[in-house]
Amino acid sequence: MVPNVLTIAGTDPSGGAGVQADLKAFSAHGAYGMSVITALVAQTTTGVAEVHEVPPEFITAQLVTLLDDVRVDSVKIGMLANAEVIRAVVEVLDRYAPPHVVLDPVMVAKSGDRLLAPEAVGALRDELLPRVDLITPNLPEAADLLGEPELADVDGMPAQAERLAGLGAKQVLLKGGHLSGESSVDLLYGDGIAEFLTSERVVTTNDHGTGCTLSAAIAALRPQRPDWLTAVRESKDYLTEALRASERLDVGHGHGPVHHFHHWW
Ligand SMILES: Nc1ncnc2c1ncn2[C@@H]1O[C@H](COP(=O)(O)OP(=O)(O)O)[C@@H](O)[C@H]1O
Ligand SMILES: Cc1ncc(COP(=O)(O)O)c(N)n1
Repeated sequence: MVPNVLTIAGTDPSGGAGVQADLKAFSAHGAYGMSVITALVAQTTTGVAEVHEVPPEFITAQLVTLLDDVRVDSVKIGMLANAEVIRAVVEVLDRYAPPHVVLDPVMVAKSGDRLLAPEAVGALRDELLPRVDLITPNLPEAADLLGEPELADVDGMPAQAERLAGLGAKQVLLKGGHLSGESSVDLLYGDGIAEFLTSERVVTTNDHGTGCTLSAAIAALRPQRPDWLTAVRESKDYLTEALRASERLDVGHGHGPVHHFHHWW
């Protein structure tokens, strides 16, 4: 069965992150992709120029129209922009209770530009986080959600994942991509397991959208796999290979970092 997978996220015209990247990752993992837009973003891998927020009632309209008509087998939530959008999504989750909801708590792009209003972090933590099945914070996002300093090494990850679970997340994938060293280590925590997933750290600058692609692949695979650990393990392997492939790309001269690892799809 080909799962119907929904992404609720912002746009990225360069195709490397956001809704555009999610739909590519869904297709690459045998899923039928659908999408609701939370914000129109003028950006490339080098930064965010402008954000046009979609009115929350129109996000509700997009979601209700779709969910009244189509079966949804899993959901990936990315950029939400502000607290009103978060509340609109929460109401729909309570009303339709879709299975396998993955929340990628997008707050700041790699370029340093904010994608979630600072005053909305509380709503994401207190109102949305307890309603999702898996949250996939990177280390800056985990620190923001807990109001604590960013971790500087892998050793602190199990305790921090436990604190995130304490906020109500059923499963936590704490991502260690922002650390350095020859491995890129993540921790899957929840349902009685605390499992480190380690890959080679690929030397690349083409890492725009890594988090989006990972969480989208997980959402696509979860309905096709027996458990989260299997879906997460396979998604991480896929992402690592995508990063390696981006280094073999012959994009010629004059291309900026926009030609990042999605290009090889
Ligand atoms: N250079 C890299 N080589 C291999 N894996 C990486 C690299 N950078 C990040 N990752 C992996 O990509 C995923 C996204 O991690 P991270 O970059 O921390 O999240 P985000 O993109 O949300 O900031 C994680 O699985 C992480 O381990
Ligand atoms: C719409 C949207 N969603 C998510 C990200 C995060 O991607 P990254 O952390 O690689 O900048 C982004 N840049 N744009």
